[in-house]
Amino acid sequence: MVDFTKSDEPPIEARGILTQFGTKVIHENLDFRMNRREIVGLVGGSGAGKSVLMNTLLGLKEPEGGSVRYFGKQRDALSVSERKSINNEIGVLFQGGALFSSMTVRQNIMVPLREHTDMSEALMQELADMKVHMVGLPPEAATLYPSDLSGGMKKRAGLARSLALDPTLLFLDEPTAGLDPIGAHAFDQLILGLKDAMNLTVLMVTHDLDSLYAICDRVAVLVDKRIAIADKLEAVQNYDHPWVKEYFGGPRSRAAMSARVNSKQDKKT
Ligand SMILES: Nc1ncnc2c1ncn2[C@@H]1O[C@H](COP(=O)(O)OP(=O)(O)OP(=O)(O)O)[C@@H](O)[C@H]1O
Repeated sequence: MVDFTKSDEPPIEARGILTQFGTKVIHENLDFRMNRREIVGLVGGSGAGKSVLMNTLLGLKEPEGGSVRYFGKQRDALSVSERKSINNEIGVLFQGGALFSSMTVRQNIMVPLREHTDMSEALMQELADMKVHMVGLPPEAATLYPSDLSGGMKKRAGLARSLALDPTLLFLDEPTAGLDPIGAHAFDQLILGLKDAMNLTVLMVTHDLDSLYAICDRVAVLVDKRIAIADKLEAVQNYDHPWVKEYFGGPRSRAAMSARVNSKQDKKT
């Protein structure tokens, strides 16, 4: 196995991406780069192409132009074994958790272990149960089926599966969608804790302003077919673009910002 994690290059980078479906251009000349151990929130209007970009970065969608690099190496140039190593470095949580309904939580978490390692059954079970614990689920959740879980527990179980192979890169597609504010806050804090504990680099597609304010190191804005800005929240908020102004100038944004100010003040007292 190739150990990409020792490279000093950015874990993931997109250069000059062109994406189109028929004549419809989704991304044009799109550049984007992630730095190590940061959480980046990817925002943009509905249909702007966030999910398609995530799939492109994951290698699930070939762009019509441009290139994706992992740890400095262009994807097209990766050997079969390098591609396998890269795949093991990437964990993904799709919307809804995408769990197999006929399997228990433990069995779901064991799927990537079974597919990508030759561990014994006992070791896979032990590791799966560790992941259950890491994502804050009670031990008994391991034997439950997805239909027995609440929305928040499903997300945690999906997260546990995406962390099964101890990835360095984690992609989250609207992780807090459908959770109530308390559940969403707890999930945000879980991501933050796991990022520190596992040295993760996290890309999070989100519409959740609270998450942007609470845990993102940078915010990338996908508008006009490209990443117009990817910077600290304060810089992004001041970026001169009508969509950005509307998004960050609206009442929901002001509420999220004031919640952050209050929480900072609470921590000081
Ligand atoms: N397989 C496909 N074939 C044709 N068009 C597609 C395909 N997949 C996505 N698109 C189009 O690409 C555009 C971007 O879609 P995408 O799902 O990435 O948007 P998004 O920014 O994630 O939106 P939302 O926030 O609403 O989820 C949309 O216009 C969508 O219809």
